[in-house]
Amino acid sequence: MKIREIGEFGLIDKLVGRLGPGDESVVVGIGDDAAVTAYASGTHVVTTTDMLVEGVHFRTDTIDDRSLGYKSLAVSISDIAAMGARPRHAVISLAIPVEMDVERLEDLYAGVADICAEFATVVVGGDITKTSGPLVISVTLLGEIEAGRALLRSGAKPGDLLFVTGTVGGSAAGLDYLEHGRTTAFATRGEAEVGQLLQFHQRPRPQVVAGRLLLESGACTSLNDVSDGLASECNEIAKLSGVRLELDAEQLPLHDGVRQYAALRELDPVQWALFGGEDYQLVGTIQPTEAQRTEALFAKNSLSLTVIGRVTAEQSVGVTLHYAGQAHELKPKGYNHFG
Ligand SMILES: Nc1ncnc2c1ncn2[C@@H]1O[C@H](COP(=O)(O)OP(=O)(O)OP(=O)(O)O)[C@@H](O)[C@H]1O
Ligand SMILES: Cc1ncc(C[n+]2csc(CCOP(=O)(O)O)c2C)c(N)n1
Ligand SMILES: [Mg+2]
Ligand SMILES: [Mg+2]
Ligand SMILES: [Mg+2]
Repeated sequence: MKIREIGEFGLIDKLVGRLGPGDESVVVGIGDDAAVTAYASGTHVVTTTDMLVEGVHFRTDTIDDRSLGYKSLAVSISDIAAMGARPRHAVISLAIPVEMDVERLEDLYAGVADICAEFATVVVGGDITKTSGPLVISVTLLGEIEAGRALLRSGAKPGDLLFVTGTVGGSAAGLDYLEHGRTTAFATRGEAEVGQLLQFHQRPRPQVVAGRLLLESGACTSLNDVSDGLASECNEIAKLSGVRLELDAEQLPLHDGVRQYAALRELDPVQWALFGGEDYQLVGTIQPTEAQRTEALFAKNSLSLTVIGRVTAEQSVGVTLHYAGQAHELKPKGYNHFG
């Protein structure tokens, strides 16, 4: 069905119909000039926004519409997680190519509903316009955090350990598979193995629980999420904290399937972890005395936290990469829209 058959308001009704119910925090939801939301006293509101543009962040041959809906929210939920906060309310703006089918947008919203249910997030509004350009999805997300407790990029101190959650490099591996891997021997692997690679790229799971555990630990001194790649993210922490980070490439947590796929492509998966981006894991620093206890706390929650380096000098801002017995300056190279 084309959108002109139902009009702008018919489309809004259909999309909103795909969403789940709200919760008691929504005082005025979709339908009025603006939404009204309530937050517990003693909390601060955390606000983030990110855009996804067809041809830049996705293509119809790299992601299905339902996963795209999921990922559009996941990238913003990840920023909320990187503050140690909980996601609460989202507004979604769409610039839609005129010929796009209504069914595709309904699938997109089914994916939005999936992730909202998973992370207790409610869509409270949005905007729609037509465009002669590509599909653009803009998500603004509000989260909630105990007042004064937000985890920043700026608190790393010499002596702290550098860590990352989960595994890294999987999203770039998944994208590489979509672009080059479908004709390789990896495609004959079981559905689960190929599916895992695709999931890293198409349905990254934002690390909200990890962010909350780090906040509760009281030992996390800086935190960032991995959207552009570890090289870029670690440099942001170094710069804002005024310190030098030492990153040990051999300690990077890489998923087995990612290692195997990289070997088959004769590529180095460490490059995906450092420069690929879109893993939406959390990278940060932690007081050394608390690292083991926090690792155990993560394990108890079926999550992982891996120490990948340490913070050394104050003033000497930057990141040193230790790899194959050599030390290099790790430049903030990674995904850069105008780089
Ligand atoms: N157009 C803009 N106007 C005002 N502030 C902006 C604009 N674009 C980015 N910023 C701000 O710059 C900072 C860095 O933004 P950036 O988008 O790099 O962070 P991020 O969302 O964590 O990374 P990514 O976009 O790779 O997910 C944020 O505080 C963001 O709000
Ligand atoms: C078709 C296609 N080509 C390339 C990429 C890779 N990519 C696009 S944006 C980005 C960084 C995060 O974006 P932002 O900084 O805007 O949050 C990355 C790693 C992709 N996902 N799909
Ligand atoms: Mg951003
Ligand atoms: Mg971020
Ligand atoms: Mg972001």
